[in-house]
Formats: sequence, C-alpha cells, structure tokens
Amino acid sequence: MKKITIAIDGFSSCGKSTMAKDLAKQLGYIYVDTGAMYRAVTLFAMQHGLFNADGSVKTQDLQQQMSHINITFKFNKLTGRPDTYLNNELVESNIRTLEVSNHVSQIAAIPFVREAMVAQQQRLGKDKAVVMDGRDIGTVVFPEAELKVFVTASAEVRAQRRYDELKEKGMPADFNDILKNVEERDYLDSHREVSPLRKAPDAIELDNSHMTIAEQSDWLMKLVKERIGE
Ligand SMILES: Nc1ncnc2c1ncn2[C@@H]1O[C@H](COP(=O)(O)OP(=O)(O)O)[C@@H](O)[C@H]1O
Ligand SMILES: Nc1ccn([C@@H]2O[C@H](COP(=O)(O)OP(=O)(O)O)[C@@H](O)[C@H]2O)c(=O)n1
Repeated sequence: MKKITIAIDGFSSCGKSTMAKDLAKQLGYIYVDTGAMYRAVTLFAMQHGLFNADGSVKTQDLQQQMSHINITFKFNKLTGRPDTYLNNELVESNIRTLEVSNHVSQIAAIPFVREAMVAQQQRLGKDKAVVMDGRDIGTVVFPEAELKVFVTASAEVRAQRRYDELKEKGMPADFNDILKNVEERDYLDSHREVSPLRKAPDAIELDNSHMTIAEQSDWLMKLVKERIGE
C-alpha cells in the first residue's frame, strides 16, 4: 500500500489530535503530536525559571539551554497512544495544564525553538507513513504532504470540549478561563511572524463543530483512501 504523509493543522482544541491519533492507529502509521513538543519546551522553561515576572521569556537563557531539552515519545499500550517524555521524564499530563497552555504560544513564537522542533519533526516523518498534527505541518514542516486537512470549530465548542476533557481527567477547569486561553492562542498563533497558523492553499477544510468523533474519523478515512488509491 502506498505510504503517504498526512498533515492535520488547525485551531486550538478542535479535535486534531483525536483525529490524527485514531487515523494513525487504523493505518499503522506513526503519530506525532507537535503541540506536545512546544508544550514540553514550555514546561521546561517554567521549571527552570525562564519566564520573567511579566510573563515574557528569558530568550537568551532558553537558547543556551535548548541543547538540554530532549523530547521523546513512547507508545502507551494502555491508552493505545504515545506519551510525551521530557528528558526521560513522563510529562504527558503536566504539559496539558492551563498554566502551560497560557505560556505555550509565546514559546512557540520564538524562531530558534521552532527551528529545533521542525528539524526533529522532519526527522520523525522522513520515511512517510506519518500523521502529524499542529499549526504549520502542511505549510512548513511537510509542504509536500499528500493529504492536508485544516480543522476549525467555533471557539465556544472548542472550549467546551477542552473543559469536558479536563473535568473527566479530574484536572481543574473553568470554562471562561479556557475560552479566554483558546481565543488568545488562536490570535497569537495566527499573528506571529514565524510560521503563523494558516490554511495551506491545498488543505481541505473541515468545520467539525457539529460532527461526532466517529463522523469526523469516517470523513478523514474516506479522504485517505482516495489518496492512497484504495
Ligand atoms: N467531534 C468532536 N465532538 C466532541 N468532542 C470532540 C470532537 N473531536 C474531539 N473532541 C474532544 O475535544 C477535545 C479536544 O480534542 P483534541 O483532539 O485534543 O484537540 P486538538 O488536538 O485540536 O487540540 C478532546 O477531549 C476530544 O476528545
Ligand atoms: N506545529 C505546531 C503545534 C503547536 N504549536 C504551538 O503549541 C501550542 C499548543 O499546541 P496544541 O496542539 O497542544 O494545542 P491544543 O490545540 O491541543 O490546545 C499552540 O497553541 C501553538 O502555540 C505550534 O506553534 N506549532
């Protein structure tokens, strides 16, 4: 069967990783959650005092410490999905807090951070048979991807989904704080200078505001089958 590269980009919390993980599992492809990588760098910066009191980043210090940041993924047999490790420590849950979400877009706007993450992403996907989700996969990381999807949903729907998820995991959650974070990140991610969030011209747009997880998964699989010629 022909192996392809699948890029899933879009706004925060709209279901990209849900779609991407399930698809990768069905196809036996590698899944890479690039948002987790920017979240892990953010967690590192928080743990090492690399934010100033006003919330800005100590950019020079972070740059000096970039070589000490090692992000890896290990498949979790229980969840059937990869877990994120920062310097060999499991951080899958720590990187999903609202505190990390409130700082991540600043870290992700720094050019040397993006350069390092994109290089690692390109290495992970060099042999194709990969599903990668993020903000710039179809535009920057794999502009030649055979299938590009751009996912959207209303900010309220997205915040509600994130709220439900955090509650289910027993993590603290306030709907208004989450909505504010989702809207702020949408703005920062689409207005940064380097690799802003954009729909690639050849990406297929999906508004899943009124779709179930199963419906969006079927929609995606249909597209994949067209591309791999099944
Ligand atoms: N179509 C959908 N309907 C309802 N909930 C969804 C749908 N797609 C995803 N979700 C849920 O929304 C939350 C955010 O999805 P996620 O895949 O993490 O988004 P993203 O990767 O875009 O940030 C998760 O809890 C997920 O289970
Ligand atoms: N390819 C990517 C992926 C994420 N990011 C950044 O990382 C943040 C977290 O990404 P994420 O995919 O985990 O976010 P959610 O959509 O899951 O909330 C985003 O808000 C972006 O600032 C990025 O800049 N480029």
